[in-house]
Amino acid sequence: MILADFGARVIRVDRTKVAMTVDTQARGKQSVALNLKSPKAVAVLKRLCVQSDVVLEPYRKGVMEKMGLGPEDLLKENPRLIYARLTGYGQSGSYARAAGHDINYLALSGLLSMLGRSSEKPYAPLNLVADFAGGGLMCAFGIVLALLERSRSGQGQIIDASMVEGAAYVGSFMWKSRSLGLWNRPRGENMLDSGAPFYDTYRTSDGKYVAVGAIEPQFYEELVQGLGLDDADLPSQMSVSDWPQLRQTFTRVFATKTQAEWGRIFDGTDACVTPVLSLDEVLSHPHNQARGSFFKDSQGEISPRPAPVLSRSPAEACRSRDPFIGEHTRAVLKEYRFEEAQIEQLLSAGIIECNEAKARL
Ligand SMILES: CCCCCCCCCCCC[C@H](C)C(=O)SCCNC(=O)CCNC(=O)[C@H](O)C(C)(C)COP(=O)(O)OP(=O)(O)OC[C@H]1O[C@@H](n2cnc3c(N)ncnc32)[C@H](O)[C@@H]1OP(=O)(O)O
Repeated sequence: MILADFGARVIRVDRTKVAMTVDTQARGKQSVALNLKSPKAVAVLKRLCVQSDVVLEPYRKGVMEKMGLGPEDLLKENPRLIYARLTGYGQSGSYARAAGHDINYLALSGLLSMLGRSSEKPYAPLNLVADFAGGGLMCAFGIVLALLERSRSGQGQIIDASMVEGAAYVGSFMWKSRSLGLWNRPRGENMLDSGAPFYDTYRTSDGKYVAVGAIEPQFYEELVQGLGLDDADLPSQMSVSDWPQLRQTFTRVFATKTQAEWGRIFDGTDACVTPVLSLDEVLSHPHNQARGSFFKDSQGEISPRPAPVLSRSPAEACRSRDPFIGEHTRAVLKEYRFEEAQIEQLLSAGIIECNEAKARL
């Protein structure tokens, strides 16, 4: 989706006979439906792949090779091809063929052990870190790097994008900041993992929440001031043994006003206090509104605007509906110089599926 947002033409290869798609990241993509259990469909896919700049495959290790669509086969026919393989555990190692999901990859990356509140078990923050940050985003980054390199060398290459490694790499700070003593204490008791009272969320009187990130002393001072507290009555900010008591004080005070009331006190200060917005509230927040950070598509669905914003060539997210499965099969095959008769033959044999009629409804 990111690559499509930023101008790539992306063709998603779908299965046939599927009632509905679960690809919620289909924005701007085209859909071609092929029954890859048929060698004829594999031959169609091979023809599409070798004429493309990039192939992105998300299957378990060995699936593409079994179909004769492994990187060796495709790169032989198109040495400029960039062949990206997005998996959980990578293409080698004892877990390479094992099933898994975000939480498993996050666990193996080491990062899951650090996530969670004090005295609680590790907690996976949705499926953001391995699936999306370490997986999809890192893979897209790898593709862009390989395209850049190809513009110099003229050669394609294989990208082995492991979500375990991608997540760990995104988390490099955790390893490289250990020397600062940032992670010396148990999970949930350090400065940035909800251990510090000045880096946490607080419930407000209307049942909403605010986020507090007042690390530097000058910002912390503004926090204390905004809360109407007197520094002289409080323990020192960095006195770790006093953090539980300080948290109690902050909890009590934050619970006396609504989120909006705290907004009026802290907006425009450097106290680093912000409302915790829901996915539905982001659109109407004045800051987000001013920047156009979120938009509504033609279906009325709210989405984040593609980031970052490039000055000359900003991404233009497609605003029309996602493709139906097989909506573009015929058009794409024609473009790749399949004869009309050939397409009809594949269609009647159930090897491909076209859903243009449904698309026009
Ligand atoms: C009730 C359910 C509702 C569901 C609602 C949807 C909700 C969405 C929620 C999203 C949650 C996301 C979660 C948290 C995640 O972490 S997603 C990340 C999952 N992991 C990965 O993607 C890592 C890489 N992939 C894998 O490891 C594996 O693909 C997998 C995810 C474990 C799934 O394994 P498995 O189902 O056995 O498939 P694979 O071994 O990859 O083999 C795929 C088989 O499908 C076939 N195939 C492919 N395309 C076609 C086609 N067009 N037509 C016909 N067949 C097709 C392949 O040929 C292959 O077949 P075979 O080799 O098994 O015979």
